Parts: sequence; C-alpha cells; structure tokens
Amino acid sequence: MTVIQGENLTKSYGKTLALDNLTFQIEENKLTGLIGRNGAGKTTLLKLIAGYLKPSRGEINVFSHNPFDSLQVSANIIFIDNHMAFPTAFSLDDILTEVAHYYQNWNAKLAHGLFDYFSFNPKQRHGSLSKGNQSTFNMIIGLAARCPLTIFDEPTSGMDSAVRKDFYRALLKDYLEYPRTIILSSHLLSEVEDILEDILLLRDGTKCLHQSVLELKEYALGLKGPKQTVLERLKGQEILHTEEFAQGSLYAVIKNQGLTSQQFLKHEDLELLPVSLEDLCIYLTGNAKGGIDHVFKQ
Ligand SMILES: Nc1ncnc2c1ncn2[C@@H]1O[C@H](COP(=O)(O)OP(=O)(O)OP(=O)(O)O)[C@@H](O)[C@H]1O
Repeated sequence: MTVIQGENLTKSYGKTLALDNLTFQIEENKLTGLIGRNGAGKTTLLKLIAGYLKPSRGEINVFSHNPFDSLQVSANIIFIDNHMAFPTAFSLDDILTEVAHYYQNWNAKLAHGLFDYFSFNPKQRHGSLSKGNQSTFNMIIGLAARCPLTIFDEPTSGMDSAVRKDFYRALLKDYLEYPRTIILSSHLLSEVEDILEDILLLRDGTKCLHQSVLELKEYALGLKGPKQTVLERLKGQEILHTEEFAQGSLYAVIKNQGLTSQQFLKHEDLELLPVSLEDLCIYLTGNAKGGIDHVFKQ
C-alpha cells in the first residue's frame, strides 16, 4: 500500500523555490532516509507530508487524504524534530503521561525503559535539558508512540555519538518488531545507511534519486591510477566525479552500467575502489563548480 504520494509537488516561500515539481511515493512499512544538502528541501517536504504546510502547486496525499488540517492524518502521524516544545509547567514525567493519551499505539513500557536507560530525571523540565538530551527525550516519544507514519527530522541533532548509536539501534529493533512507515532525515548518511531500506535524495528541491540502499551500493565504481590510464578508461562512461592527486594520479567515479571489474582491471596500474553511499550522495548532489579545490585554484 502506498502511504505517501506526491505529485508535481512544489513549495515556494516568496521567491524561494524550496521544492520543485517533486513526484514520488513511499510504500507502507518502509524505513526511508531523506537525504540532501543544507537547503535541499528536506524539512519543507516533511512539513508538507505532516500537513503543517500547504503546497504552492501539485498534490500530496498521506493515507489517501490531503494531510493539511486533516484529523485523520494527524492521528496517524508523529513528527519529531528539535523544535518540539511542551508546556513549561510540565515535568518530563508529566509529558510522558500526557502524550500517552494522544497516541493509540503508545507503549509505556518502551517509553519508561528508554527513559530509565538514558537516566532522565522525571522531575526535570524539558526546557532545562541540554540540546542533546532534548533530542534524546523527543526520540523516546517518537519511538514509543509507534505511529503508523513516524517522521524524524534530524533527530540526532546534539546527541553524542554513543547516544546516536543507541538511538539507531533502538529504532531498528523497534521497527523490526513493529513495522511501520518511518522517514528519517539526516546529514549523517554513513551512520544511518545500515538501518535504511530506501533513500530519497533531494537536490535543490528536486528528486535526485529514490532507490533501495542495496541498489545504491551498486550504483557507482571508483577508479584510481595514472591520469592518462584513467582518462582512457573513462571514454563512454557516465562520470560522476573526478579528483586529482599528487604524482599525476586521478580518481574517477563512474556510474556502474553493469560493467564487470575485469574490464577495468586489465590495466595493472588501475585500482578499483568501492564508493561509499555518503560520497556517492555528495557527488550526485554536488555543485558544478568543481568542489572545494576550485576555490584554491582561483
Ligand atoms: N519559512 C521559510 N521562509 C523562507 N524560506 C524558507 C523557509 N523555510 C525554508 N526556506 C528555504 O527553503 C529552502 C529549503 O529549506 P529546508 O529547510 O526545507 O531545507 P533542508 O534540506 O531541510 O535544509 P537543512 O538540511 O539545512 O535543514 C531553503 O532555501 C530555505 O532557505
């Protein structure tokens, strides 16, 4: 079943075009990573899905409804980001008690288990938590709510690396036990790629690609060797990235068009290297100016 369907989705803020003609769909019970550079339109897209914003053009349907001001949709969604605010009079314990009434699938055992594991003080106020602890507390709510559509917008902001690892582990374990549709926006692709099933990559408000992580791992090949040898091998290939190194060597990333490694390894000077998902996404969403090296060449 399709949970989210966007058709020619466009969102402008005045003259700024944040999303441009985006068409995509997300199926039920998938864990999707929403990836893109700063300003690519991730938060805008998540807010359109959650019904916080109206599209300027195009259509968005969530559970077959327009999410804007839809009670039906909001009852089935939780949106976790680092702007969550709670009544200042509430302690953390009060918040957990109150939010439990909102979410049909709320799991108090999970909420309290995580709350104790992360050593929260039940009497503390949300506003007095450190930035990382606020994110951790928000994440507990996002997981324990077990909403059919769970949206995490940069959920690990401020968390230290140990807490981030615990969060990804908890997310994966709970997702495997209670499958649901989860979208996770993140800049830290290397940290999340092992738990994601699909990646929706945005570039300047447009869809760059939407594929499974397994497909993406086969998407590109890296070649390194003497510049002239690499250049010869690049003929007819779709080049995604090139980088020069000392002593005349060149590293090139090409689209894997079903080529066997043998074709490239005939030349013994040539090294075939895997391309990480993080690097691939950087190359696919890079600007055309030749990267940071370009600044130093001017
Ligand atoms: N309320 C707003 N008013 C005007 N422009 C906005 C507003 N919100 C976002 N934008 C612009 O829309 C574009 C997309 O922003 P958005 O926050 O969706 O990107 P993002 O991918 O989430 O970025 P980041 O990774 O930096 O959080 C940016 O150019 C941003 O400046």
